Amino acid sequence: MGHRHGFGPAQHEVTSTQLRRDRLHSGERYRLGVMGGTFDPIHHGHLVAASEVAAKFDLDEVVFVPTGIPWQKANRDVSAAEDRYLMTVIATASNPRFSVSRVDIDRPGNTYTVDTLKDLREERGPNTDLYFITGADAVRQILTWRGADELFDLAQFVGVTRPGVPMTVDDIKHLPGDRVTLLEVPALAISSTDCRARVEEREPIWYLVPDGIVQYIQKRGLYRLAADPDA
Ligand SMILES: Nc1ncnc2c1ncn2[C@@H]1O[C@H](COP(=O)(O)OP(=O)(O)OP(=O)(O)O)[C@@H](O)[C@H]1O
Ligand SMILES: O=C(O)c1ccc[n+]([C@@H]2O[C@H](COP(=O)([O-])O)[C@@H](O)[C@H]2O)c1
Repeated sequence: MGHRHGFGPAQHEVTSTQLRRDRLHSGERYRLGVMGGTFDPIHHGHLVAASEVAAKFDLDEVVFVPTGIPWQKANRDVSAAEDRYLMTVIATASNPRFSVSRVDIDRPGNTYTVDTLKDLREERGPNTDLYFITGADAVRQILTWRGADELFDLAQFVGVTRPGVPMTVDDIKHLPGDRVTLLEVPALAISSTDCRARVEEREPIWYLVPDGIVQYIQKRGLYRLAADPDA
């Protein structure tokens, strides 16, 4: 492994495209983290999870992929894909190794991770290894995902711990051990559900989400009840 850079924002001026080119030219494999989510809204739990996995797995880049139509959330309202996409761009903009992909929101129909991974493989080429980052709640459900038998050939799966979702290796013993890793990340008891409820109740979400996301939600009037006079 060659020289590695820090992963925090504003530590260096190189772009992820340059890093990618350098690594591919040196014949090394490019390590791409894939953080899929509905991001309604994106919050610091997502960002910390991505940053921790990136550091532990020595990733070159993490691409955030907002879902188009999250079929397992069909029983509830989900904000417009463009709002969720823009919030994801705003939240990740300051980190040179974070990027955002439209593959899921531009593909018609329900979003399936098997399609996400195939699209990214095609886009990034054969020298790229994919690491799909997911929370403990989601990792337990992977076998209910479409094309589950193909998923582990396409990517390594990293399940991050999440407050309120106790998880041990026993919980993933039904999954292929060499393709799924559990990682403990600093516990942030934040969920998008809670952020939406707070906005609806006019409670603060400062510091649960990046500042730009607070402002974007306010500007677009997201998560307010239609009956709210200021909505
Ligand atoms: N606080 C957190 N810590 C670790 N992982 C998280 C956290 N919040 C979400 N994740 C993981 O990030 C991925 C995308 O999450 P998602 O966009 O559904 O957010 P969410 O907070 O779980 O949303 P909602 O409350 O609306 O279901 C999922 O794999 C989820 O498990
Ligand atoms: O492929 C599937 O069938 C599938 C089912 C549920 C969730 N996922 C993916 O898991 C990620 C987190 O989903 P969510 O709904 O918790 O935001 C996101 O990338 C989804 O597309 C994928």
